Parts: sequence; structure tokens; C-alpha cells
Amino acid sequence: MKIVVGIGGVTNGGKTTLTNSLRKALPNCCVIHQDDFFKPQDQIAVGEDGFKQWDMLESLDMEAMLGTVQAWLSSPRKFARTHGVHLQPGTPDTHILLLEGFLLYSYRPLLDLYSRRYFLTLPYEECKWRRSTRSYPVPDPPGLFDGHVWPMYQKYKREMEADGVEVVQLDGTRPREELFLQVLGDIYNSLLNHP
Ligand SMILES: Nc1ncnc2c1ncn2[C@@H]1O[C@H](COP(=O)(O)OP(=O)(O)O)[C@@H](O)[C@H]1O
Ligand SMILES: O=C(O)c1ccc[n+]([C@@H]2O[C@H](COP(=O)([O-])O)[C@@H](O)[C@H]2O)c1
Repeated sequence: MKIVVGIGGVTNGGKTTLTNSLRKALPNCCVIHQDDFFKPQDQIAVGEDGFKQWDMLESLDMEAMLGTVQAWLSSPRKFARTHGVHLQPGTPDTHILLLEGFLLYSYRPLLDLYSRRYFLTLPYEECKWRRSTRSYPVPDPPGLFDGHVWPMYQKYKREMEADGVEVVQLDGTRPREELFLQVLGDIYNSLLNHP
């Protein structure tokens, strides 16, 4: 059995934190991070506002990400081996792939692959605060959050809702442990009910 789980949602919502806890707790679990598919800086468009448009789907090489997901789907054992994931002997042939990222549900070719789609949210103030304490490979220029990051988040979220994409909403201000236990239990349930 193979299941693909999405850990999506707002920047700094706690996606990486939750994904790391799940990876350690789940058997035969591989992870793909969407952030690893950002295009090089010189390929990122500059908007009329003067900001590099990092938070648009076009700034990510989603074909490459899809290819990586397909490699896992075609052979999760081989994928685990080549990515240093220890496979548990004696467990049923169950394999779990966690996809983690801020724009997981806006790229059509991936949309139907998920068994479960989680979506972490934060209020504006908390998100802005967490973002201000974070350092990215390319540091945020002043004004990027209000001028680009938050408006893009709202735009993609609105589109996702308009398209009727089904997600499990998670409030990213809840304690880490509580979020982890909820999602872990939920993933085990979907494994039990998987056809
Ligand atoms: N449930 C939580 N409550 C409070 N802070 C959190 C929680 N989850 C993560 N954080 C903190 O928020 C920041 C962003 O977390 P991270 O997991 O890197 O977010 P993302 O991957 O969504 O950008 C980090 O400083 C992390 O320690
Ligand atoms: O990882 C990078 O190379 C990178 C370079 C520039 C910007 N980012 C930011 O990474 C954010 C998404 O990652 P995350 O972990 O905050 O969800 C997104 O809001 C981008 O603005 C990321």
C-alpha cells in the first residue's frame, strides 16, 4: 500500500516542524520538500512592485517535483534506499510519502495523488511575526511580507477554495504536540480505511 499525504499551508505555519515529527513516527516514510524546487534566483520574475515573485507557482520547478513524486510512486523501496530512509523489516508493505510545502494544492497534476491534504493556517500578525524571525537562502527585502507574501497566500487560498479542493484545516497556533497527535492518528485511520 502507498499513500501520499500533503502537509501544506501558509509560510511559517509549522509545516516543516509537523512533517519532521511525522517522518520520525511513521514507518517507511519518505519526505519531499517543495522548497527544494525553487528555481535559481536569476529565473525569478520581478513584479511591477519591484519584488522578486518568489511566492508564485511559476517560481517553482513543479515538473521536477512531480517527477520526484513519480519516482517514489514507481518504486518506494528504491526511493527510500537512495534517500537514506531506513525500511522497517517485518512491517506490512506500507509506504508513506509526505509532501511538504506552501503551494501544494495549486498544481493540478499533483492534486489527485493525495490520500489526505492538510492545510496549516495562521492569523496575519502571527505569520508576520514568525516570518520576521526566519532566515531564507535569499533574505526577505523590507516590505516583502505585506507587498507580496501575504497577498499571494490569500490569492492562492481563495483559488483553492473556489476550486473546491478538499483539505483538513489545521490551526497553526495550536501546540506542536497536539497537531502532531491529531495528524498522526488521522493518517493511521486513513491507512486502515485505505482500499
Ligand atoms: N505549533 C507551533 N506553535 C508555535 N510555533 C511553532 C509551531 N510550529 C512551528 N512553530 C515555529 O514556527 C516557525 C516556522 O515553523 P516551520 O515548521 O519552519 O514552518 P513552515 O515549514 O510552515 O514554514 C519556527 O520557528 C517553528 O519553531
Ligand atoms: O528556499 C528558498 O530558496 C527561498 C528563497 C526566497 C524565498 N523563499 C520563501 O520561502 C517561502 C516558502 O517556504 P516556507 O517554508 O516558509 O513555507 C516563500 O514564502 C518564499 O518567499 C524561499
